[in-house]
Amino acid sequence: MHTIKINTIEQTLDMLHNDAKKDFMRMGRGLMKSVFRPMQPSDFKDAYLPISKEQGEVMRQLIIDNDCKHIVEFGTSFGISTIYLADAARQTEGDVTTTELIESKAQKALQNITEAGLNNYVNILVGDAMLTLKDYSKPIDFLFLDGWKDLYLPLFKMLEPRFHAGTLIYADNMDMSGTQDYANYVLGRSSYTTQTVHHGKAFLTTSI
Ligand SMILES: C[S@@+](CC[C@H](N)C(=O)[O-])C[C@H]1O[C@@H](n2cnc3c(N)ncnc32)[C@H](O)[C@@H]1O
Repeated sequence: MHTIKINTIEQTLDMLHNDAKKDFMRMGRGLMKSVFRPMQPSDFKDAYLPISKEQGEVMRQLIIDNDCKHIVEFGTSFGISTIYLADAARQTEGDVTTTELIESKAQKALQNITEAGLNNYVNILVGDAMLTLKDYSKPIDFLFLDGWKDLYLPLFKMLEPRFHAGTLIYADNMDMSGTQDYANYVLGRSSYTTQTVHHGKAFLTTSI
């Protein structure tokens, strides 16, 4: 039974990572729309924009090794990263709360997470994460930041009261523009230690 579940999870992930390889076509359409105005999340409603398999595996192991129970994700997309987080939550007997602005993406993510057999571990909140996570009340053990970059810092500050010693915060795409204020904040405070991971692409911050 256990083996069947692991196969289902890995097969679903393989299928989704494969499909995501066609993102360059979907992104091309989105980028064309943003030539004359600022980029919007809806320009990429058909694109996964996912983490890599390596990043997913590292996050999954971090959650298991640190016995994280309450996991929060900013930016579900079609659920690739959520499946890694939920598989970890399955093993720590925890839960994942994930947030997606675009309803059609959240629906597809739920389908994918269900196909992986992990829907019992995931709660998807649809809408702007600044609103949907406003009343999140559990202690946060692991926070994954992967939505629009200008919201990393406001969202982090909003959720900060839910952190405790040992909370892990993994922020992806720290090599992209729009992340400097977040970097300045976490690097400038003695209550956090931060290391760069995945060749500088991401920040792994620990609350101390
Ligand atoms: C980089 S993708 C996430 C990829 C996903 N974590 C993965 O690895 O499979 C970013 C997602 O954040 C969503 N997003 C952007 N702004 C948001 C907001 N204010 N609240 C919730 N989701 C948002 C976008 O619609 C997009 O689907």
